Amino acid sequence: MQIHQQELKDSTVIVVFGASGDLAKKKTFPALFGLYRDGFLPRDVRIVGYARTKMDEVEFHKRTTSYIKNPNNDEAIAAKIEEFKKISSYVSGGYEDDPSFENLEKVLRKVESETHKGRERHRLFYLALPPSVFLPVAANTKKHCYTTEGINRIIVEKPFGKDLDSCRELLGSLKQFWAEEETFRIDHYLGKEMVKNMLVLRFANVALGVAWDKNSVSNVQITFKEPFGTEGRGGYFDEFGIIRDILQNHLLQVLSILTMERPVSFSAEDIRDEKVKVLRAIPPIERSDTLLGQYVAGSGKPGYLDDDTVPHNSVCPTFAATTLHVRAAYRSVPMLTVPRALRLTALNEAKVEVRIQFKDVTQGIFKDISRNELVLRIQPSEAVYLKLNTKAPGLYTRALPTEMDLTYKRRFSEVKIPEAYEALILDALKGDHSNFVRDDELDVAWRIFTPILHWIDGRDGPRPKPVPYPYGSRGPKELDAFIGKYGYKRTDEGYQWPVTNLASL
Ligand SMILES: NC(=O)C1=CN([C@@H]2O[C@H](COP(=O)(O)OP(=O)(O)OC[C@H]3O[C@@H](n4cnc5c(N)ncnc54)[C@H](OP(=O)(O)O)[C@@H]3O)[C@@H](O)[C@H]2O)C=CC1
Ligand SMILES: O=C1O[C@H](COP(=O)(O)O)[C@@H](O)[C@H](O)[C@H]1O
Repeated sequence: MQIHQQELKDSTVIVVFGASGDLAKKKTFPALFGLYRDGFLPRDVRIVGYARTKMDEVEFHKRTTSYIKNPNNDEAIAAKIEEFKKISSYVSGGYEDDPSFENLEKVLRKVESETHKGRERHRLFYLALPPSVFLPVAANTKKHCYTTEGINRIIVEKPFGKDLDSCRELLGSLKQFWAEEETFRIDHYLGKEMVKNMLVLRFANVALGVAWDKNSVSNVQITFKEPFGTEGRGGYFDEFGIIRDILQNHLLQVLSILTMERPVSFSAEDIRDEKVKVLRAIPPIERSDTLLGQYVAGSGKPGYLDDDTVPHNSVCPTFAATTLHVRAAYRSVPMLTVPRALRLTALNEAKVEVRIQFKDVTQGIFKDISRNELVLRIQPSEAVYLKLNTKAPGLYTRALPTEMDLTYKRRFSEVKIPEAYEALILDALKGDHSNFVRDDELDVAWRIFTPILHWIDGRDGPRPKPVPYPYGSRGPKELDAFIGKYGYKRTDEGYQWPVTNLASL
């Protein structure tokens, strides 16, 4: 087995940079705990948090365990949390200076000499940091903390640049220090259960596979909705914007898995080769295929421009609907899909789903009936449901829209669905790159989005003005007409489709 595919089964230190931050608190440490609790972390693992903030270990443990769920005060979980605290420690230091990293190296050696005596010593570095410090931390880690006694890996969070050129520059600089096989670029959507299910649904089911092409599919929508606004996070949001935050990475990853050809095998490189191929078949997004919106006050909540952290005249979109045309001419059965990828803030619900709408039945007595739709609900509450027509029970023959419903909470009620970050950290420990983003995937992803981003940034002339939509609404009133342009037909308004809010299940 090659070294970069080796599973780190013991003697590993996991270093979390940015340990004082939001991601570390909400996702990284809870995921590490979940893996620890279920016995998936390496034997004798040690976790070292690192950031500039000065705090003692009590404060550090308070932060890192504050998002770990134990709603019923289960004693076994409480005991595991105490154990988890004992294997985690904190070091404070800068991101740019040599002495801070020399000190970190000393701490790591001490931890290793206490726990990993006489064995190989592996290190996994997790950069839960803003992009402004990715490079110095990657460089200093390599210079001062790269072990020669085992395997080194580095996990990096998005955003990987702001456009094609800055991404190439960042990737090129990181490559000076870290080899591709040591680098794990996280897009946490690739760790979500339903996203991982897409390859299985597509390629392990003849019944679905045969209809997955341009002859049967009319259009595909990938939807991301959040029911809250920027609420104080406007500084960050206004700089990166909605497309860089969600569409260019998370939703494009979903799209590539949805439209790629069958890979030769489930190996990381075979999967990623196919993703790159299909992304290369997507031309840069046209301005005319874009609908931009910005929320205004509604439902008793302030508008985007009322947020003190947002510039008063900002035209940053908080809503974006874009259409990508997949021109897969290299395939024997080309697939032309028209996905609408959109991210909406301050809307009426939280939901991420893929909706594949099939074409009309064009002949015979049923030609005016509802279209089939296959919906993959990524969150909340994973589900796959197929909207189809059936004979209305009774003495008459009439087609009635209904659904075949695979709601995970009903069908797999005994199974714990892993958190995306749990799945991804475990993959990194195993050396499995399948669910991480390769450098050439990023390049082609930025090529698709850079022209409209430059337009939105005002690089080519005046910035486009987003259309308004009220906080808590479905989005701009122009949305239905926009979707309609690409063939989407809303079917049977009177029919009650499965509800999204399944909290009661
Ligand atoms: N939060 C989330 O839900 C998600 C975040 N991400 C990505 O993860 C990374 C970290 O995100 P998040 O935790 O939210 O970020 P934070 O803003 O919370 O930053 C993390 C830590 O980095 C340090 N830091 C913050 N700003 C700077 C700065 N300008 N210069 C140097 N150090 C700084 C701070 O630690 P200290 O001052 O103590 O050193 C902070 O606690 C980002 O790349 C983000 O895009 C990805 C998906 C989701
Ligand atoms: O990367 C990001 O994702 C989150 C949404 O992630 P989810 O797992 O809750 O769907 C988003 O809120 C954040 O702005 C963005 O940076």
